[in-house]
Amino acid sequence: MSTVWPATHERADDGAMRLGGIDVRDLAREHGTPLYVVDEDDMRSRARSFARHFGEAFAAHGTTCDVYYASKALLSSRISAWMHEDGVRIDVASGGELELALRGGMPAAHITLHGNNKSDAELRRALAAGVGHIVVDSLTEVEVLSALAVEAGVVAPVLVRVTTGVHAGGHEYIATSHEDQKFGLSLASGAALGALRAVHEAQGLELRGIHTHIGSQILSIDAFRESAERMLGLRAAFAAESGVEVPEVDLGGGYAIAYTPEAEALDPSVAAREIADAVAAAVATVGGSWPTFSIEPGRAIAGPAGITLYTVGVVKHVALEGGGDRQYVAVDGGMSDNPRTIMYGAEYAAELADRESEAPPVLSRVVGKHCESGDIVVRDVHLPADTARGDLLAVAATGAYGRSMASNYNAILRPAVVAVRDGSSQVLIRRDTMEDLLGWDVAPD
Ligand SMILES: Cc1ncc(COP(=O)(O)O)c(C=O)c1O
Ligand SMILES: N[C@@H](CCCC[NH3+])C(=O)O
Repeated sequence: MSTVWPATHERADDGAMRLGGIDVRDLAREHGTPLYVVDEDDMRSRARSFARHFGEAFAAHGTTCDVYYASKALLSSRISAWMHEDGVRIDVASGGELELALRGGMPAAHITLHGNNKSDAELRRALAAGVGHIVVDSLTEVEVLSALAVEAGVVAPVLVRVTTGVHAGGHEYIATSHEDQKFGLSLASGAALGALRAVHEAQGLELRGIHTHIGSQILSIDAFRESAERMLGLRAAFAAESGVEVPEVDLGGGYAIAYTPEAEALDPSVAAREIADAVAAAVATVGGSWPTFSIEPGRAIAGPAGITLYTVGVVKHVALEGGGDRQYVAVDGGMSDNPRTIMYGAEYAAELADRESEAPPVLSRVVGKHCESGDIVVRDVHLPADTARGDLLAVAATGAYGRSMASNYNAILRPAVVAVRDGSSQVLIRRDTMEDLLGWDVAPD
């Protein structure tokens, strides 16, 4: 069984859940619900653990492995500052993420910019800021970036995004290295090699290396091994024709976390050692010099460190066709703060948070308050039969891709994100207000 709750999760004597030394009832009173709560020590120790384990495992082979936090999982300027303090860099996938990372004091040289369709403005801003890497995703982008770099009088450090063809990850929408999708340049078709040539020859671009990201929620080390081998093969093929061994290889993110107690997580210390050993074997087979490496975990840093706290509203019992019934527990949020259940069929664990109950656990479904029957937060979970209006409910492992994918569907206000640590809480992202909502609207004259 995996632990799905953040490291400082505990139950007080009266049964209430506590996180970061704070009673969740106090968090709900002070900040309102729904509320994303991040266990700061947990998130930061996960970041440091990736940096240490991957650093040490690759150092054992005489090279380096930098860790970039995939900020699409959850970003605020303070999180950027945490990552910098903890020795982790950041990858961003838009101009907005870039601004937040910079605002938190992440050195531009420690930022990688991704995206399959970056705008000229985003590329110009990245060049002006002096980001450490821009990952080109198409030949069009090679041309555009080259022109913009020449215009700005700078040299852009470039990685080429490669589609290795390794199938990994869960849902189709989170797998990213099969051929038939929008990201990257295909290794199999020769497009990746062509892009390496194009970058190498382009003015204003410095070819630093190759990048791949094979998907998310990956448990199989074999998938990472296979992708590393294919990437090193591509590097060798380019070296054979050009005489240039690109110095850097970025293997992307995708380290699985456990969303439910039955699920497994990938242990970073095991992953680090096994991936480093696999890379060593591949370098030995292919020959040539060692590149430096980087990885980009997102979910594995933020996900398990966060929970969502909801207030229960309506509880209904609905008869099931085959007999029995299901308890529907409607909470004050839903698909607007967690679209992952409806998008990917994601599974979650949930518990009553304001108290523990002696009542028997019954088959339940946690639903939101949106006008949508698919508005499900937790499809199947056992909750006490006395779950009632006013109770607090906590959903585990929502630190990643919750707030960052939240929407204002049904003109709902997106919840705040607060960090808890040593008995105090700090707002990282404030809750939307009705003034925000009315402010976005252009009222009739
Ligand atoms: C390029 C890139 N790097 C890193 C990540 C992070 O993935 P995960 O959160 O699964 O580690 C993603 C998102 O899937 C990505 O697209
Ligand atoms: N947002 C996705 C993962 C990101 C995929 C990006 N390549 C999730 O919640 O699982």
